[in-house]
Amino acid sequence: MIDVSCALITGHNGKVLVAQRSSVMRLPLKWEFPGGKVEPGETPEECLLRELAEELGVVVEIVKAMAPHEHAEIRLIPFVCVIRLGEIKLAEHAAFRWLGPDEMNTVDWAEADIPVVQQYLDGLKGT
Ligand SMILES: Nc1nc2c([nH]c(=O)n2[C@H]2C[C@H](O)[C@@H](COP(=O)(O)OP(=O)(O)OP(=O)(O)O)O2)c(=O)[nH]1
Repeated sequence: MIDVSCALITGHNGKVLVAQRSSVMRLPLKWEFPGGKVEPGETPEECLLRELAEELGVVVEIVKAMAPHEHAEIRLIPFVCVIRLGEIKLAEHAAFRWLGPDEMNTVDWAEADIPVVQQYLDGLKGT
């Protein structure tokens, strides 16, 4: 099983940042929550901070851990985050968008992310 940390970065009136994988990445042009593989000796949280600095050029604060989801060989470990420092500059992704809850279904998600999107939307209903 490969652990992959990913971020639901919230901001802009409760919207969430989603990023599109580039045409040269695996899962080309699919939309995902930014993040990446947890490296040996690293916690999922440390991984997330590293990946978001590398991929987006921002420092985030982790607000909350969500439940992990397994899909094929990937265990996706999602965290709700907010940006504390920097502005989004894409190093690897093709594009990013801020999506409100009612817009979450408008992008072509990587399959592993669909339960994470659902979990996020379910959590909003409870608040
Ligand atoms: N980061 C991220 N990866 C995801 C998501 N959903 C999903 O299926 N994946 C898959 C795509 C990749 O096979 C794997 C993460 O690899 P990656 O390419 O984004 O991360 P990385 O920078 O650590 O990878 P690498 O190039 O160093 O091998 O998980 C998601 O929401 N976020």
